[in-house]
Amino acid sequence: MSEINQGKIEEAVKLILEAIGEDPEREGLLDTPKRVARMYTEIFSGLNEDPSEHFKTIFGEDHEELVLIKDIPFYSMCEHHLVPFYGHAHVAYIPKGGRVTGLSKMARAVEAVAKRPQLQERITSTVADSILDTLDPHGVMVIVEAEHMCMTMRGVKKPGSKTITSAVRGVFQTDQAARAEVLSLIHSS
Ligand SMILES: Nc1nc2c(ncn2[C@@H]2O[C@H](COP(=O)(O)OP(=O)(O)OP(=O)(O)O)[C@@H](O)[C@H]2O)c(=O)[nH]1
Ligand SMILES: [Zn+2]
Repeated sequence: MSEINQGKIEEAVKLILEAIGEDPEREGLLDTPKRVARMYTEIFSGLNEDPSEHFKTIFGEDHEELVLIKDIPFYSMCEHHLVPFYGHAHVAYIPKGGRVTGLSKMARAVEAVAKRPQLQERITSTVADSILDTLDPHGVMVIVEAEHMCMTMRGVKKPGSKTITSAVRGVFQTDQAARAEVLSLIHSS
């Protein structure tokens, strides 16, 4: 994975400012290209991160029951318009063979996947598949709820509309009661 080229971002931001008829040399905008370059380096840092790396922390704990980490906040950038979409992710899994990972690792994986130009569906399935591939659990369920600024501040302009996506793997695909348990726990306060 290549590192982020801050110089190129600076040049591009300067060009955009010129293209919209602004003066990139006016005082208020002088440092803007550098600031945006630093900001993009931060908000796209997930491009240089493999979410699966986080699941190397494994505790040999004999718990083959549901683990749910809910309401994990995230901010991402829609890859079509490069404006934010943001919301919460809920990650549930049923460990197998003592492969229980650290709770914070779920949030770290969400963060790594969100900090890229993204689609909500891809965040959802990438998180689910990285857990499935590394921990080989009985099942994984990831639900993401988000508001897309490309649907609120521009375009169709529907503030308050939410998109909900899910990725369901393993036993959750066939066990309706297990799925229902996750959904009711997510919606309980
Ligand atoms: N499936 C999916 N679509 C998304 C996501 N984020 C933004 N979009 C949609 O991507 C689509 C891009 O549509 P286009 O017709 O190519 O672009 P556009 O003319 O700017 O579309 P409008 O937003 O309808 O004005 C829009 O319908 C967005 O709502 C996402 O995470 N998942
Ligand atoms: Zn968009």
